[in-house]
Amino acid sequence: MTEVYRRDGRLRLTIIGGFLGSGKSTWLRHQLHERSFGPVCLLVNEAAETSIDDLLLGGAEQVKVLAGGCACCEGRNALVAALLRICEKQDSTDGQRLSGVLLETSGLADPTAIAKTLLTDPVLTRRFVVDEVIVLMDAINGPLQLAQEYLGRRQIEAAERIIVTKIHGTPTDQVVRLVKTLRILNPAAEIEGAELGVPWQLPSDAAVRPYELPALPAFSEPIQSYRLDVSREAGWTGLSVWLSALLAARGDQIVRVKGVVESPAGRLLLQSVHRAVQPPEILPAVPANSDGAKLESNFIVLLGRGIDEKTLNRSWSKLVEAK
Ligand SMILES: Nc1nc2c(ncn2[C@@H]2O[C@H](COP(=O)(O)OP(=O)(O)OP(=O)(O)O)[C@@H](O)[C@H]2O)c(=O)[nH]1
Repeated sequence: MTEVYRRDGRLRLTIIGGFLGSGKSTWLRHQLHERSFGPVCLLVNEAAETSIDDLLLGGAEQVKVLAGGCACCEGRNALVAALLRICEKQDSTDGQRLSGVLLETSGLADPTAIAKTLLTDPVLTRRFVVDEVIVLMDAINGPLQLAQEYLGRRQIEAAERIIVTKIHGTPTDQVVRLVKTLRILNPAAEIEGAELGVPWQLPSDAAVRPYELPALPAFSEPIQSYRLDVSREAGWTGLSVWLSALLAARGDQIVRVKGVVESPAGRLLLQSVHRAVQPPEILPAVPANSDGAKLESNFIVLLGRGIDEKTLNRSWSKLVEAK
């Protein structure tokens, strides 16, 4: 059994990666609830300026947000600074002793680049050890991501442990093909299944073949984030109808939507992955363990390619005017 604290005093850094919407926060939430990682500080990195994941992730000793840039590229310095602050706090007498740090990367991050940051920083290498790189892949969207997204493949190649999510309800042969393809991309990684964070048996079938993946260019148009402030006038129903129509028309371009909207029932978390809109979830009134996060509401963040911000705003304004 792994000891909670390393004998050399270094903190374990666990990197949790995976494409946009693959299920990182959902899986982590369950692990934190089960206290699978011991006393940890959780760093949540989001590519968008507005962070939402931290609102859901109580259960760690501390939750810190690195928003507005991937920790593997433009957010690298913020990551280094955050890790150094954790060390300072550990050295101070009032700092609670941690066994490690969990870094939930943005869905657009390359875990290898993050690990490299740590391994090339002389101070960080003395204080941290990269314990494990865990990458999540969603059984529904994974096959398309591997076929189309170079980054999706890079993430899988970086993993020591791959967790396939959203298995329940996905056709069995799709899951088997995906797992076989993952084994080809990364023969050394352990591959497990999970459904909403809970371990889930992966199906197998010797007769099913892996996907044939086309060659991909290393660079493609970057996925960008857009924030839309959604006024209350449209109401919850107006917003969900508008969003469903938007995703029906542009679900190929819009990879991920997350938002927080006020409703008579409380603050609702709204999210979608491609065209699949999830049932809304009522958010806790105050996010647990958060570092004084602002409780923003009535906005959505869209991540995708080729989204015209003006058209988006115009379309939303039309809905509000029609009210
Ligand atoms: N059915 C099912 N849905 C899941 C599972 N894991 C996550 N989801 C849903 O998929 C959506 C995205 O999950 P998240 O955990 O937010 O994904 P993420 O990787 O943290 O997303 P980003 O941080 O935006 O990249 C949510 O609506 C989840 O409820 C799963 O195992 N099964």
